[in-house]
Order: sequence, then C-alpha cells, then structure tokens
Amino acid sequence: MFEKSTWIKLPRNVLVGHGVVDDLGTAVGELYLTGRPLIVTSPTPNEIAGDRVRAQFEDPATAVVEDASFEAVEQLTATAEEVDPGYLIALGGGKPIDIAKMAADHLGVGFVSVPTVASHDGIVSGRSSIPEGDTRHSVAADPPLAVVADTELLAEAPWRLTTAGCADIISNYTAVKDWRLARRLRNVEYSEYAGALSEMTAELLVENADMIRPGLEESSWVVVKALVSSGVAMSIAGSSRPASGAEHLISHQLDRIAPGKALHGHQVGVASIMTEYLHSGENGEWAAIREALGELDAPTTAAELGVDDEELITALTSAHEIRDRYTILQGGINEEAAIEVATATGVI
Ligand SMILES: NC(=O)C1=CN([C@@H]2O[C@H](COP(=O)(O)OP(=O)(O)OC[C@H]3O[C@@H](n4cnc5c(N)ncnc54)[C@H](OP(=O)(O)O)[C@@H]3O)[C@@H](O)[C@H]2O)C=CC1
Ligand SMILES: O=C(CO)COP(=O)(O)O
Ligand SMILES: [Zn+2]
Repeated sequence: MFEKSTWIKLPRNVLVGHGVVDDLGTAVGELYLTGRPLIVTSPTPNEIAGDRVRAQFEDPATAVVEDASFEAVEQLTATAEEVDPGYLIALGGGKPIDIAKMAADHLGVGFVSVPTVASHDGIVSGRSSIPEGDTRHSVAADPPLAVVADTELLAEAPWRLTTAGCADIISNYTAVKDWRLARRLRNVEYSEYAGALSEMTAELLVENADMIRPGLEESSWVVVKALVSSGVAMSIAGSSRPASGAEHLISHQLDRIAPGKALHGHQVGVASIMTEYLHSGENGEWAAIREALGELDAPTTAAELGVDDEELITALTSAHEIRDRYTILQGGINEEAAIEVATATGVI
C-alpha cells in the first residue's frame, strides 16, 4: 500500500568537460531562467574563474563569501534582496556552494553549481552542511538546477581536495551498510535504487582508481561523475542516507573535537575503514577499503589525518550521540572496543 508521494529533485543539466566553464551562459540559457545572476564565490575561485563567468552574463552581481556559517547565509540573503537576482551561480568549493544553496532556498530562487574542486558530494547534492559553534547542521535544500564542472579547472585544483572527494565516495560502501541495517532493525525507509546506485558509484570509482592521478583531466572526469551520481542517489532517497552513515557521524564529531585538522572526505574515509570492521569483523572488507583509499593517496590513519589518537577515540565513542540516525554505532562503542577497532585496522 503506497501512502506517500515521492518527490525526486534532480539537476536538469549536468555539463562536465574541458573548458565548459565558458559554456555556463549557454547552460543557464537552456534553463529559461530570467533576471540577473548573483555569483556567489570565495576568494580563490573568484580569482581563478570569476571573470570568465562574469563575461558571459549581462549585468552580473558578485558576492564573495569568506566562511561557511549561518551569518554568511544571512548576509548573502540580505545582499540578494538588494540585488534582486533571478538566480544564483555558486562558483567554488563546498563553502560558497553550501552558502548559495541555503540562500537560494530562503530566497525562493534556483542556483547553478560550478564546482572548482571535487572535494565532496555536497557540490551536487540537496544538502548544506553548516557549522555553528561546536555543532554542524546538515540542512536540506533544493539541489542545483544545473552543474557545470570544468575538468581543466578541477585538474588544476589541489590534489588533496580531489582525494577527499574520492574518499567521500568510497565511504558510500559503509553508509549503505548502515542504511540496510537500519531497515532491518528499525524498519527505516530504504530505497533499493538509491542504495544500489550509491554502492555502484563507489565500485566504479575503485575500479578506475589507477586512472585517478594528480593533474590528469580524466581523473577529474571520473571523480566528478561519481560525485554527481552520489548526489543523485541522495536525491532519489530524499535524504543523505545513501552517502552518510556512521563514518559520517565520526567525521562530524572530529569536526567538533579537532576542527580544521582534516578534510571532510579524508575523515569519512578513515572512519569507513573502522565502521566496515565493525560491520563485518576482521575478515570483512575493511582492508580493501583501506587499500583503495591508499591507492588514491587518501589518508588511512589518524596520524595522516593530523588527528591525535585520543581525539579519534573520543570521536568514535561519542559519534552516536550527535544525530538520530540508526547505524552500527547505535548505543555507542566503549573506549576499550574503540581502541581495539582502531588498532586492529591500523588507524592508530
Ligand atoms: N553539503 C554537504 O553535503 C557537505 C558540505 N561540506 C562543507 O563544505 C565545505 C568544505 O568543502 P571544500 O570544498 O573543502 O571547501 P572550500 O570551498 O573552502 O574549498 C577548499 C579550499 O580550496 C580553495 N579552492 C577552491 N577552488 C580552488 C581551485 N580551483 N584551486 C585552488 N584552490 C581552490 C578554497 O579557496 P578559498 O579559501 O579562497 O575559498 C579553499 O581554500 C565546508 O564548509 C563543509 O562544511 C562538507 C561536506 C559535505
Ligand atoms: O557528506 C554528506 C554525504 O557525503 C552529507 O552527509 P550529512 O547528511 O551527514 O551531512
Ligand atoms: Zn560526505
């Protein structure tokens, strides 16, 4: 018996390729948007591609955001009320894209995502992740109307940001395991399509790992397609479940306990090695996850994250407290067991 309707919101156009930042105007034209654009960016992407973007529009306005915060969303909303844009263009990494995503939602306008780094799947998803004090809010918003990902720009971005994007995708393996566990034990709503797409995305990325090397445009292509696919899985699910399980809870805790030490993708990758061990034991797939991360130059230990062993153990033992999301960590893991899993997997 179907009691609910399903509303799947997806980007309408996804343009990936060499130099496509110069086709942004055409891609926007295809969306039949009206009014002037407000370009939301941060200093480095503005420097790298701001002029190329502005050159394609009549009378564009630009807002440069320095940090990801609710104040930044408010400030941007106030700027937008003065500018009266027809739509927003988010140019940059997760910071300007998250801010634009939330502001677009508040303003009731659409936005187009132009990622200049492939650092995590938030660049295409319908979720913003905004820090506030020592907590992090994962807020639902509409996904971009279009994604224009220039593989030339992405290939020139710092390699560690790309490896973080890869690790965010690899963490889909354990996110889906947590989601299935929650279905079995708590009867949470589960989508076979979203779960399968998310897993397949991680598998394809790992299969193509030898193609993913610094400075190679083909690498950016593979990674950005995986990020789009992961974003689509979240859109189908109507939640971040296909791409965010216990490994994300641990990473969110690390953001509180050891802020600014490591990138989101790198944290979820290392956490994924441990949650896989918790799911499947010593003969499970945790070593394969560790190997795949290592092959992609992503960290596999607390030390490589720049995080103290104690900080990692505290994040593990407290991760279950931060969100009402059933995972393998439901009810918590005690310190002794946390040290055991972190040691057995070589994370500490
Ligand atoms: N929505 C979601 O699901 C998720 C959102 N997030 C959020 O995303 C943010 C982190 O994402 P991230 O992408 O790392 O954030 P940033 O937007 O901060 O980008 C990372 C760094 O790369 C710089 N940069 C951007 N493009 C280029 C380029 N082409 N070449 C060289 N440098 C470049 C930025 O410069 P500058 O400092 O000038 O901006 C910044 O220093 C956080 O705010 C986090 O909360 C994280 C995970 C998931
Ligand atoms: O990072 C995400 C998926 O990769 C989003 O997850 P959250 O919903 O936990 O913020
Ligand atoms: Zn993530």
